[in-house]
Amino acid sequence: MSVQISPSILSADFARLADEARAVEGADWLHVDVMDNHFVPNLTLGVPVVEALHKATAIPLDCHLMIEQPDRWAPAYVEAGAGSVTFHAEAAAAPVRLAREIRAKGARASMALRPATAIEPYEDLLPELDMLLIMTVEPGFGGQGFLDVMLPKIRRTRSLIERHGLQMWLQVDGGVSAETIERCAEAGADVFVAGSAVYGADDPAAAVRGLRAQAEAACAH
Ligand SMILES: O=C(CO)[C@H](O)[C@H](O)COP(=O)(O)O
Ligand SMILES: [Fe+2]
Repeated sequence: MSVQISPSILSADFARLADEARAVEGADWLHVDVMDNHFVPNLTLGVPVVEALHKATAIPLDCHLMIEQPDRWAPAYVEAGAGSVTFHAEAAAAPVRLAREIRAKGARASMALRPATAIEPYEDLLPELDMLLIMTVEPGFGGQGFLDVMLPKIRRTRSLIERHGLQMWLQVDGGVSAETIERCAEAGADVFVAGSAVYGADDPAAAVRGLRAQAEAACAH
């Protein structure tokens, strides 16, 4: 699967979201961090903002739900226009049923793991998913340092995907930058979320191009 770069609008100017989406033209997806102040200690945005963003940009929206009760709320994000919807394994009551519902409604189904959550208990669920997200920071805030202790989990997950012969994305989120993206790609990730490394740059579109070049070179090894 080819490299996908998904800039996170968590690090963008929330008063100018449509302009900020246009500022990363050339990105594959736009990562939208939904936080409910319960699953994580931060509050961001919800369904109406996703709906508005969907109308304002042609870039597919990659919604990362850091919320409790995703079984109840995730389908609304598909209806709002999300291209992919990621729920957290730690929060989902019935992950297989939820993944099937997201797919049936027409979006990619994805499941995220916090840093302390192992992949192995979820091995049998992988065929139900289009993407697995490995958090490389504790979810809740942008601009944190990359947890390089997550690299073995990325490698183990890539091995499981290959062992099962699955076509699915492996996304990394948190602290992904020019300094860390190559290690993520070498470990087996192919979808890269970057917030501060893109929106903190003078030229966000150039930052996307730079990250893509680095990831493609490292993936080819
Ligand atoms: O899910 C997230 C935090 O919970 C964000 O997507 C992530 O932190 C992106 O920001 P940065 O690249 O600055 O780490
Ligand atoms: Fe995220």
